[in-house]
Amino acid sequence: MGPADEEGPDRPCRGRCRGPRPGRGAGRPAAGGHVTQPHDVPRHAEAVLPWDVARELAHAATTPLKPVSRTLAEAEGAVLATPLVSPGAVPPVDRSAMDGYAVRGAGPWRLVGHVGAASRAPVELADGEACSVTTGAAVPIGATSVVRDEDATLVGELLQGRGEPGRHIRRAGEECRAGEQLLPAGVVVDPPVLGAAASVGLNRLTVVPRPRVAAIVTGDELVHRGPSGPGRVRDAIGPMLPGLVTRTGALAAPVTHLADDRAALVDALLSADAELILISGSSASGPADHLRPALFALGAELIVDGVACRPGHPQALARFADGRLVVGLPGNPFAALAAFLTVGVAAIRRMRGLPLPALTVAPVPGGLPCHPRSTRLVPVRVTTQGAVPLGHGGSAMLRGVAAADALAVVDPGPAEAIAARLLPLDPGARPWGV
Ligand SMILES: Nc1nc2c(c(=O)[nH]1)N[C@H]1C(S)=C(S)[C@@H](COP(=O)(O)OP(=O)(O)OC[C@H]3O[C@@H](n4cnc5c(N)ncnc54)[C@H](O)[C@@H]3O)O[C@H]1N2
Ligand code: MOO
Repeated sequence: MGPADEEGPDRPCRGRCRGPRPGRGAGRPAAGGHVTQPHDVPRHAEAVLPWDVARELAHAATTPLKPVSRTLAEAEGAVLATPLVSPGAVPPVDRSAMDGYAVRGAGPWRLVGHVGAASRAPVELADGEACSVTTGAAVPIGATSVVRDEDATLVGELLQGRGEPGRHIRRAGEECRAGEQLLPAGVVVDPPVLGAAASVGLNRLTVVPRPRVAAIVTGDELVHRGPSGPGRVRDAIGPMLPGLVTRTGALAAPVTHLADDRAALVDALLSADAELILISGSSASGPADHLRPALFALGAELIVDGVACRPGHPQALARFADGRLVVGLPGNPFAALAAFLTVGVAAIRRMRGLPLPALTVAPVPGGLPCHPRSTRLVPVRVTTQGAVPLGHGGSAMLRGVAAADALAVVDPGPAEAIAARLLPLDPGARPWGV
């Protein structure tokens, strides 16, 4: 499907538009990057922001959350606000790397005792002595090597084998010294980071917490069980949002469902206890689209008001005086997903203290037609050949993205793109090394 099919070209304004608003010409943000405006001013096709600018503005629209001290269990998914520094040497003592015998000098040796991984009393070996050890046990003072069980022969108390100096001993401090930095600030606390923090003896971490994200799905026509039919549309956005939010590293509140009702939307916006609020299905300028009037009524500052991308062009980002952000997701389900990945992910990452991720460039076998003025976001599977378009990429469809790994970001242009940046569909994924 070409860019001008289902998605449609930018339509000329049909007498409803006033032309680009002051300071917003040529698709650039006004000074300060935002405009507060009433709802009855329709967005002009040329006044929407370029896709990259919208992402950057969304990232710049907020600040990292205040660092907090968290137990390790509570810290998962947060971001290190300070470097991870080991308070002590790791390992703290020389430890056996094998089950076997710690020995001193050349064999044969006389077996004089046993040290287990949980033994605390210090043991000392004299020349010609051995002590059985388990993996992780503190190596006795004076031991010169560890001989593995399978490399040793024990007859009575006489042990025979080959003691290679230093063999199978993990030296104190070989992983890190006391005071050494293991990781810088800005690293996501994932399971290996938690394990590393525990292994160096930390009980708490200072982290930028996970932002709380509320989700409001609007639409009189929406149903939550069974198929769509005349007058009923199965909600396909509500089921996507919690997983998208969680994968972006934020905390997802249960989805709220609202009818197309301005007062209810205003109430929901006022009462949402979250740093960021997602609202789907009210982003256009039809009679049932209450997002902009509600934001205007609440004095919110509109930072992004339409983006030159397909799908997802009616997306919006606004900020309340208390700093809470609102992301307006278009009602068409793929458009909602595209908007979340554009401005939603950018804002959440900033709240987490993370940069916008750099997007890997991949070849597109066979090429993809460019849209003359808008960035196309096209479902692709990432293969060794590059980004392979999957089709079914219309804004109301999820079939293409459900089978995709990424959206190919096809910059506007007159012809065809033979390469594109990759926007991962999993917002927690690291960029591809294609
Ligand atoms: N006159 C114009 N009409 C529309 C324009 C436009 O520029 N001028 N843009 C179109 C585009 S593009 C999009 S995207 C939508 C955005 O509309 P809204 O965000 O106001 O959403 P709705 O009108 O409520 O819904 C649009 C469409 O999506 C269906 N929908 C809504 N929510 C869900 C959901 N949770 N799950 C599944 N499907 C959903 C809804 O039934 C509509 O079919 O506006 C276009 N119109
Ligand atoms: O194409 Mo709309 O842009 O479905 O968001």
